[in-house]
Amino acid sequence: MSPLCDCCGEHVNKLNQQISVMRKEIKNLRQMLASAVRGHRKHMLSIQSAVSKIGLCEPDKDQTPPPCSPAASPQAALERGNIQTLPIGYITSCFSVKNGTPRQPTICGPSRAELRIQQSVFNNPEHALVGLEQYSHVWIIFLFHKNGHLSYKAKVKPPRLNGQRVGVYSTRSPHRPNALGLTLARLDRIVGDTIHLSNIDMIAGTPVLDIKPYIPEYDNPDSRMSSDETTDILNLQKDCDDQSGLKLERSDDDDDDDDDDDDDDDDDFCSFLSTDKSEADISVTDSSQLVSAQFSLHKDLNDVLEAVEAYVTQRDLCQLSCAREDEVSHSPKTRPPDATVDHPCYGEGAYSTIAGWIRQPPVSSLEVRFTPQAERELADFLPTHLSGPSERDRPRFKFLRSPEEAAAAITGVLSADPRSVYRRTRCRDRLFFFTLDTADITCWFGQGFAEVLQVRPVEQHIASM
Ligand SMILES: C[S@@+](CC[C@H](N)C(=O)[O-])C[C@H]1O[C@@H](n2cnc3c(N)ncnc32)[C@H](O)[C@@H]1O
Repeated sequence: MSPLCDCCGEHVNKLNQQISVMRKEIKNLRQMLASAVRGHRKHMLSIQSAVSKIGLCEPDKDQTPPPCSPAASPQAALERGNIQTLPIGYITSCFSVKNGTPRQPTICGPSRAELRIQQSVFNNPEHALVGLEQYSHVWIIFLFHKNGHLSYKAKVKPPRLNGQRVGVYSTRSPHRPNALGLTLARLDRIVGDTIHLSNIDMIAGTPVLDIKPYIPEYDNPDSRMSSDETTDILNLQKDCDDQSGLKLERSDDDDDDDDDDDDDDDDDFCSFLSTDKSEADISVTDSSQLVSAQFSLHKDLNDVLEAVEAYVTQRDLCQLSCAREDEVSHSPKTRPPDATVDHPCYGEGAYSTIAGWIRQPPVSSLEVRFTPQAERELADFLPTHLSGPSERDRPRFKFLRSPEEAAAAITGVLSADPRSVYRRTRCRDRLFFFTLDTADITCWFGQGFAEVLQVRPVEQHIASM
């Protein structure tokens, strides 16, 4: 090798000096890390982040740091989508190597594993598992730590496709940009800080990043209502409203309810008189006539909802029984509420069970209604695809296809009561604001209902139209 010129030699010397200073710093930090008290996750995270800062390139000040750049703080890293992963535990399983390990959890029911939650994550790991025993299945999110290399390709050849290539995101290939695996495992039992699992496809030593309960209502599309179905139900409700000929009376009085500090608003039928968000003015009329009207409206709605529910249940049952074998085995059937027989551990007869509070939560869902003004404002929004010179001044949705779909979305959000527990139980201010697509929604909450008061275009969208 030819000797270096003076200028380059100097550079190399300087770099060597810097490297030895950095090595010392890394050594110190490693010692600090080793002596950090077990279980003090915060200490570990900041030390790890400091270690990772040294030894990596300095970000260019004028540019957004590339994804591999060290972040200034764990929060900043999170904002960029970078996290320092901290496995919550490591799998001990009946499979020690990749070869022969099931390619998916449903292939081999008796494939068992244990996962012990680490004390370095929680001081009392068993506390983190309280309530999980009520579920029969859990999602395990893990790292393919034995991928061998971190390279990945946009197209892969899944073994079952016999050599054909498809996009990596249409497969469950371990070789993907973030090497994350997702398995729906059966939860057999929990003993202290250890979860016993079966139906797994992970090898021993697999670092687990997260566990989440499997909830068919959230995770299985068969249990969900499509937006069309939701819109249909809304239309049914609307028909029912129209047929009953009932309209909530709106008071034109300018009653000042500033002193309405009473939390018990059972009989509140309010109308929104001011159009200005900041000066929202709710007036209250208390009328027994309206109470009985409301009651019979409820009754009609209930009839309709019961009929719809019966239809949906019947359809779900039919879909389940007609589902192809592999679909059934991929998503455990929801256990009928009245099933008394013990369910099999695996195979086609396996049922899933979930915590009772998911199906019957202590927080009941709310009736959602719109003031006529809100209905008019919503109807003014144009669906994404409609355009024309005369429509230029009208607000336009970006994602929602129609005002009906928007009404269904607003109803969905509000009926599930989106308020925080603090807002729901302690806050006097009953007004609530949120943004959906290009609309700013203002509503208020009463006992058992939410009423949409205003649907206005979001400011920035008006400006850009
Ligand atoms: C096709 S992947 C599917 C895993 C998961 N169900 C998913 O969809 O993300 C399953 C295969 O990954 C391999 N595997 C399991 N654990 C691994 C690990 N920790 N590191 C690398 N490969 C692993 C095994 O060969 C197993 O057959």
